[in-house]
Amino acid sequence: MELLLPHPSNSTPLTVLGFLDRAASVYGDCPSILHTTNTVHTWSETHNRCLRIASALTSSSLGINQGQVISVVGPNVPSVYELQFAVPMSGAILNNINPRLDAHALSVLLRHSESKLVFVDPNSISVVLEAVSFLGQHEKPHLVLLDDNQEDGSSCASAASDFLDTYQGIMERGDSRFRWIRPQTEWQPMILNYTSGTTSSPKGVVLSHRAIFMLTVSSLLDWHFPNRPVYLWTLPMFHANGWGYTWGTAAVGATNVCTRRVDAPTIYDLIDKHHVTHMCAAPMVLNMLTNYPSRKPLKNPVQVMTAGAPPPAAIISRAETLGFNVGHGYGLTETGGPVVSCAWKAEWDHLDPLERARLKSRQGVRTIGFADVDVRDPRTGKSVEHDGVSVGEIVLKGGSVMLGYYKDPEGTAACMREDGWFYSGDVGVIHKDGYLEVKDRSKDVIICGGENISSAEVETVLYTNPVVKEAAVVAKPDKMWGETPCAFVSLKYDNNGNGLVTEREIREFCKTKLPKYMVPRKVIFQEELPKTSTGKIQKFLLRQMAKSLP
Ligand SMILES: Nc1ncnc2c1ncn2[C@@H]1O[C@H](COP(=O)(O)OP(=O)(O)OP(=O)(O)O)[C@@H](O)[C@H]1O
Repeated sequence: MELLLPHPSNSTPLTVLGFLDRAASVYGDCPSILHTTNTVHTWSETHNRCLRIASALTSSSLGINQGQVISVVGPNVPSVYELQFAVPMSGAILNNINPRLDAHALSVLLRHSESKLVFVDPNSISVVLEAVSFLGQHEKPHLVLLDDNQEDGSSCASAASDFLDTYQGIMERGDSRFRWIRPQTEWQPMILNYTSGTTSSPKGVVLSHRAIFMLTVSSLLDWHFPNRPVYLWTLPMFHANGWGYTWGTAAVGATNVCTRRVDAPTIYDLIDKHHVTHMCAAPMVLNMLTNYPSRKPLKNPVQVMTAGAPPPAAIISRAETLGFNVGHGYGLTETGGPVVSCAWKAEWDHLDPLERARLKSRQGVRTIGFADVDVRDPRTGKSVEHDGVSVGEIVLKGGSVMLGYYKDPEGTAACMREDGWFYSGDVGVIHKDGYLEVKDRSKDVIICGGENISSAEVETVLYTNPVVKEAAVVAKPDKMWGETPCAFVSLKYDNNGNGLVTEREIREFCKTKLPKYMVPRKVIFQEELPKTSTGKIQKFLLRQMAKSLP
């Protein structure tokens, strides 16, 4: 048997880009993209349009070489969806950038990524132009204006001189007979994603064609994604490529419902209007939906995948009461998206709703295509007991782990260690049934008088208080205890606009549900907690505030 070696017939590099050719054959006449501006495309049109853009990118007039980075600054609009295919189909590396970054942060990413071309949404023109002006002596990228609202390409004439062309202009130059550029090996880089910057400056994560393929196929299987679902884009495509569903929806011929606005009335309206069946949403978006005063139970159940931050059981339970069927995944930009998920067991169906939500708030087990997950004691390096209480660092290994951080060999070596594991920087436990539960990010653990307090555990309790809208718990320096837990809370208001609870009542509430040392010593009320645009609470800001409290 040892003479049987790989052969070209069984070694085509894995890539998700081929999903689009197949979608054009199988689902050619079915809707691919709907947009609130009434744009409607079919899968054969989307295929055609992506090939035209990809071919134009390789033309001498744009001068993009294979392996160069092309950035996209825009919200969830049809052109941004198309670019998820078109850019890598041209052989370039796709870099989605959060349109809510300020000009300084944006210029740092453009310089670091050495982006050659930037696609810019009209709402981001001024911030991108300012960011480019900060590049100084550095080579400046060409700019192309996205024009989803004006398909005739006449948009934003005033900014025309700063732009090489419009998206529609490039489309017209392209050739739909273009043969897209297949990677020579599946290890070739396809994506450059910057992390959310929740704990430090964003890091440039490079993912190969293989990693994206493994992540996407695993996610489709894991969520039992059916053929031709109606998928609502509530999760930003720039956040780890919408956890792989940018390409996953092509695999199953889904209808992608795109929207710029992600607020509760828009989401409920689109669910109703387009008979949405699936969506992904960070826990904060789920929280917003469950707190919307005009919420009504859904007419038909909607499958919602939540990830990106710990979803408190109380939020899961409220969402399920409204008719959302919540799935829960865990992962990082460095793993391409969720690689662990709370695989549901039929025998849990009959438990009471709160117990179901508690089980579902655990992160779970590795997805089908991922190799392994473990929790290691940082002192001994050994796996912790599967007892639900022994805490350690979560380590991961599998095909969707990144190639490494761009231009950062030390950062890469620090998390992709010689023992063959990727170290996540998160702490967790493994329960008796083998299910992982994330307890905290290691940077967020509060050490009070030598006891480790999981901020997520205290937050989970705070969210069970019916008047709490949002909660985050951070360490406050303390002379006697080292650190003590300090809670930041935003409240739901009564009809007269009054918060319905006092600091003492919140502390008393926690005392009934937590050991004394975990009860927040201080509770600060805020109208809104500071968040990243991926919906994560910026605890480093809260820590600074807690530090400056008397
Ligand atoms: N289901 C989940 N439960 C708990 N935490 C989660 C879950 N999913 C993701 N996370 C958290 O999100 C982190 C990954 O987030 P992401 O890659 O977007 O960047 P970030 O960590 O927020 O930003 P940065 O690394 O720049 O600080 C994980 O390490 C984990 O702390």
